[in-house]
Amino acid sequence: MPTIPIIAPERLPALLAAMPKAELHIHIEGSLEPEMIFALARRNGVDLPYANVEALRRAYAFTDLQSFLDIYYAGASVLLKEQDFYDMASAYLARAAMDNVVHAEIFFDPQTHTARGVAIDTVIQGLHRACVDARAELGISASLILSFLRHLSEEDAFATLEQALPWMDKFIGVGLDSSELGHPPEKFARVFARCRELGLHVVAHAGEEGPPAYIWGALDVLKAERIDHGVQAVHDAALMRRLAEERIPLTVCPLSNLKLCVFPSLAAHNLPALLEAGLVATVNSDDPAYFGGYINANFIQTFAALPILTARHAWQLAHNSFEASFAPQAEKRAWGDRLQACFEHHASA
Ligand code: HPA
Ligand SMILES: [Zn+2]
Repeated sequence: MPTIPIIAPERLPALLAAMPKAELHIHIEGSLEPEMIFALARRNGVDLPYANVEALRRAYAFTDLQSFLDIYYAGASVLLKEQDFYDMASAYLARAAMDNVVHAEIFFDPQTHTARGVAIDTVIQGLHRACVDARAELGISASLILSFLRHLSEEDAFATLEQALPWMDKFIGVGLDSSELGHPPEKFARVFARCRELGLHVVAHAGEEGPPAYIWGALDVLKAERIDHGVQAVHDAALMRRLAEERIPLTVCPLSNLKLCVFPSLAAHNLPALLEAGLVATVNSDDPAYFGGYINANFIQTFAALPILTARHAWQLAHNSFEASFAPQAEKRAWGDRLQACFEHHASA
C-alpha cells in the first residue's frame, strides 16, 4: 500500500463520495426505481398490483432474501422492449457516474425475461447499447455478466446459455443468483464448466444467507473467480485463509445485507473483519432501488456506522475494486493513479 495521506474524519464522507471506484455487484433489474416501474408499466400497458409509487415503496419491507426476490421479479415484469432495457441501464449508469464509478460489471437475469416471452436478443441488445453509449457520453466503462437463476434447473441454465451464444461478444462472464438456500453451487457444475470452456469469466453468489460450504462449492466446483457477498466466510477459518491467500475477491453489499436482515445493523457488519483478515473485499450496491442507496450511500453509511473504518480502508476498498474487476491491467493502473490523486487532493484541500 502506498503512503495514504492523513484525512480528517469530518472529510471522510466527501472523500468516499469523490474517490474513483468500480462497482462489481449490481443487478440491473435491481436498479429499477419505483418511478420507472410505473412509467414503464404505463408505456407498456402492464397492470401492477400496487396503486402508486408510494404503495410499491411501502412493500419494500423485507425479512430475508426470498421476501425481496418475490417483489424484485414482480418489478421486472414491466420490461418488455429493447428500449426498456436501454432506459433502465442508462439510468443506472448515469447515477453510478455521479457516484464516481469509473467501471461497472453489471449482472442481468435473462431467465426473468425469457420466461415471460421476452427474447434474450431484446434484453442483451438494449443493455449493451446502454453500456456503449455510457462510455461515449459519460466516460464510464461497463460490461455485462449473465446471471443464472439458481432456483431454476441446470437444464434451464443450459437452454439460456444456448440462446445467449450468438451474443457472446456482448457479455464477459456468468454468475449465479436468486434463492441461495437449498440451491448449492454443485447444482450448476456442468453448465459452469461449459461456460469456462467458452472463455467466460465465472462468479457466483455464495455465503449471503448460505453456509461457508456454498463458498467452498463455488470455488472448487464452479471455479468462481469472485464470490458475490461471501460474508458468511467469517465462520470458517480455513476458508478465510484460502480467500486471502488466493486473493479471491468478495463483492460485499452492506445496505443489502442490512435490508435482508443478514446483519441486525450496519454497526454489526463484518466488513472490518474481512479487511483485517486481508481479504480483497469491495463495497457495492446489489439492488440499489430496493435497498435504499447507490454505491456512495453504501460507503458513507457503512463508514458512519463503523468508526473503526478510516481513510486507509477507503483507499483499500477502492483499490480492491479495481484489482477485483475483469478490466485490462492498463485501465486498472490508470484508475489507481486517479485514486492516489484524489486522496492527495483531499488531504491538502
Ligand atoms: O442479493 C441477491 N442475492 C441473490 N439473488 C439476487 N438477485 C438480486 N439480488 C440478489
Ligand atoms: Zn446480488
